[in-house]
Amino acid sequence: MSHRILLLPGDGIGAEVLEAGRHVLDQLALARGLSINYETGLIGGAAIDDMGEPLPADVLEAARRADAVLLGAVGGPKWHDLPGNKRPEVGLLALRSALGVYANLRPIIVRPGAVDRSPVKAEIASGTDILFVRELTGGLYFGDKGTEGDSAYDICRYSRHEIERVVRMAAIAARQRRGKLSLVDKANVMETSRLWRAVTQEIISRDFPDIELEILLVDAATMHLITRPRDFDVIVTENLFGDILTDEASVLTGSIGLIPSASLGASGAGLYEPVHGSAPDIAGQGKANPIGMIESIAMMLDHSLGLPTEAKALRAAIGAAMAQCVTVDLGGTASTMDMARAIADQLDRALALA
Ligand SMILES: NC(=O)c1ccc[n+]([C@@H]2O[C@H](COP(=O)([O-])OP(=O)(O)OC[C@H]3O[C@@H](n4cnc5c(N)ncnc54)[C@H](O)[C@@H]3O)[C@@H](O)[C@H]2O)c1
Ligand SMILES: CC(C)[C@H](C(=O)O)[C@@H](O)C(=O)O
Ligand SMILES: [Mg+2]
Repeated sequence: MSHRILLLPGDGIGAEVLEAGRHVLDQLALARGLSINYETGLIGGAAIDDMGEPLPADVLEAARRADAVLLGAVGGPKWHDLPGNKRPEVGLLALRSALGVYANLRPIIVRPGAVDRSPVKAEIASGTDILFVRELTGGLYFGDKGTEGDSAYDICRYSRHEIERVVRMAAIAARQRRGKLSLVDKANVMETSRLWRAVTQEIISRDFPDIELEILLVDAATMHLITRPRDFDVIVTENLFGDILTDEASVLTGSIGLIPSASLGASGAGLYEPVHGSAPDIAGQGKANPIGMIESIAMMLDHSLGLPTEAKALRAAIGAAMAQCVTVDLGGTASTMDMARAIADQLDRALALA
């Protein structure tokens, strides 16, 4: 069986980390005799420059045909002055929406051997293992938006259905982990948050009575994340809060360059991308940490390609390589491709043990 993967490098360091990921995936395919059929497409600023739009129709078609989409990052200063609906980021949002990938899984794990990379005290950061389930296709990102004279508006709207499906996915994940779900909202102010809270309480008490539900307001949650990260298991939250909280939580690990994501829907292709952006400040210098991308590939092996043993081996190879090779964001000197090669070098051993 051949796996169909669409590669979307995008902009800035997106292409660099995707090249590194491809290097590791090719090595894995060779070691395991996997057949992978790659297509490559343009998205974001690169697509605007070449085709005049951030998500060309043929790229969306290729995404729909694929088993999985691997995306680098989009955006950059070159396109900042375009109108809101023509920016590179619109291509990414349109892709998420068209694929129906409503649940964005973002694991934040402080590996035992990497606690000293965290700027947070070791006794607080160690043992952190949080799975964020961020709602990805609703809320403020997709509501009506516009300008009226001197004013501007973005509408935040959520339906019961949109909340229910993502909360269910988060609760199922919690059941497979440590059995705790934290809902982060702003129900003291926002009507949408009050609906999130009511729907979540109803689903958990009716269908997941074995799950412990904790509810936090988002402002306080930003503190609890940094002061007691080990207390969290699965965190479910709306689109915008999930965007902000996962960048914050990445700090616990030492670098946003380490954090992967998987975006899943009811069916069809999964979308896999590191949580970071195009990092214009380091683009073109070989300094980007590719681990967020390579961990995203491990999530793809699990969720879209049905290869859990290979996923486990890849994670083990990443752990072993991190002990020897340190990228610039974590205080070392290894380049993006040095890190990719170090991980690829560990693969055979990790596969033999997996
Ligand atoms: N998924 C995406 O495509 C995505 C995500 C976030 C931001 N963006 C876009 O990226 C552009 C830049 O945004 P930003 O600067 O706010 O966020 P960013 O995530 O690109 O960078 C923030 C900081 O983290 C560093 N960083 C990010 N990834 C890194 C990596 N892999 N290794 C080492 N260091 C890394 C950068 O050098 C920078 O200092 C914007 O146009 C934004 O819209 C895209
Ligand atoms: C680029 C932007 C649209 C995107 C988001 O806000 O979802 C990014 O910040 C992310 O976290 O994937
Ligand atoms: Mg973000």
